[in-house]
Amino acid sequence: MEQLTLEPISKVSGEVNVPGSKSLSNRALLLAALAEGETELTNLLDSEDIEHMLNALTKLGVTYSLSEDKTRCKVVGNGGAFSVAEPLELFLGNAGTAMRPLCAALAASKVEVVLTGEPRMEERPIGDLVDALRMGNAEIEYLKNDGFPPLQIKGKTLSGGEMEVDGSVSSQFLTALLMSAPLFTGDVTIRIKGELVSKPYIDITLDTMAKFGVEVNNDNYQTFTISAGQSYRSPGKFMVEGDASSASYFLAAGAIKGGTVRVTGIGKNSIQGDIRFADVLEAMGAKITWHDEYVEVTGAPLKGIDMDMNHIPDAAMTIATTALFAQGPTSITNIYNWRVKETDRLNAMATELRKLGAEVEEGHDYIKVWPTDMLKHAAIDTYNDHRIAMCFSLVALSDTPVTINDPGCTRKTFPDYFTRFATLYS
Ligand SMILES: O=C(O)C1=C[C@@H](OP(=O)(O)O)[C@@H](O)[C@H](O)C1
Ligand SMILES: C=C(OP(=O)(O)O)C(=O)O
Repeated sequence: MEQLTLEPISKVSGEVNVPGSKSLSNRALLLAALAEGETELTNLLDSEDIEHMLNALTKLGVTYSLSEDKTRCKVVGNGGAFSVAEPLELFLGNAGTAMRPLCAALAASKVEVVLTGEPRMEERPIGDLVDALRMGNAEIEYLKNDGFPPLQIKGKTLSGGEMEVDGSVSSQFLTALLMSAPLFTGDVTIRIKGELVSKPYIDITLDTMAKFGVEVNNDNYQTFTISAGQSYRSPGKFMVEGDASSASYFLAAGAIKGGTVRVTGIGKNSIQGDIRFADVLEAMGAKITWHDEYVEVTGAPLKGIDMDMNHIPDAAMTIATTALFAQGPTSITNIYNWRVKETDRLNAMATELRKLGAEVEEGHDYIKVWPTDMLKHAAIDTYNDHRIAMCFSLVALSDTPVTINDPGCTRKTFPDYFTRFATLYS
């Protein structure tokens, strides 16, 4: 197994650009494929999760051309649902933003398809989405375990109507229903059961749908209505914002050991909820300045915080390692769904933080981290989870080196993460 050891970094400063947003790239690709007209996507993310979406679109008969660096893509829209005569199998790796939205869109298309993924994908729940789609008459069967991929979908024309979805495990189920709604022939009403988690991702979905010409009536994030007769239309060009979750590692580095770090590619008007990560750093003591095209952070002594981070589940992992540099303990609460992502992140983060000598309390839906003056050099297991590899790189901002096992797992969303991180200190 490949390992990467980062030697202690005494100071970070300078400018770093983040690649395109995973959430926006996969949403825009799917909607461009379903739209009428040709869409030119720019600043597309070039990473594994996006490759899975692109490969699926190829098999679904969508025509597109990618630039050599894979950040520009011209997609020829289908002008509606997919239609493929022969049965297909689509492998979607561990990309939630491909598996969930494609499941819904294919249930409403003329296709017979099996959706598969990596072994971990077979442990990531999808039952709440399948239940909702079945209320709309979709034909979806589980090929192994009930409630989990792989799935067999016999797509057909669906008429819509009322659906209810549990929002307490993943917002991606609602995103999937919303994005597929214009493929249904009638009005669609989606009611949320339980607490809707990761809410800001729904804003990304609604904003992207609006850019492709579809309006959703959002009644307080409880009931969503999409009236019949709407269909996706290409906006012509679609610029993907930089990834706010990817920005979190550089912003945290600046907060811990800045100097001033400027992160470009995202700015104060970002639609991504994870941009609010910068507010958390500010609450911990960092100085943040907001600009249209970038965010700047200047380091200052940090203090621990106690915060509900349900709205920023991905960037919250970066707070768990930033906590090692704060005065006093940090509690990150209301993050049960860390357990159903790339790995059981609550357990994995607690285990790896303890290897460094930190005291950690792991609860059902929270983690509490006490910093230590005596950080130990450890080899961090990454569990094939890109975010564990990236957030533990921050440990090198102490006086102790850190070794990251399988650093290549960042390929899911940020293949050249370690190269870009190095530009801030070398
Ligand atoms: O819709 C999206 O683009 C995402 C939603 C979030 O998932 P959950 O809604 O499952 O928390 C997030 O963790 C994931 O990385 C991307
Ligand atoms: C949870 C994540 O990914 P996915 O889109 O596969 O859910 C993530 O990127 O942290």
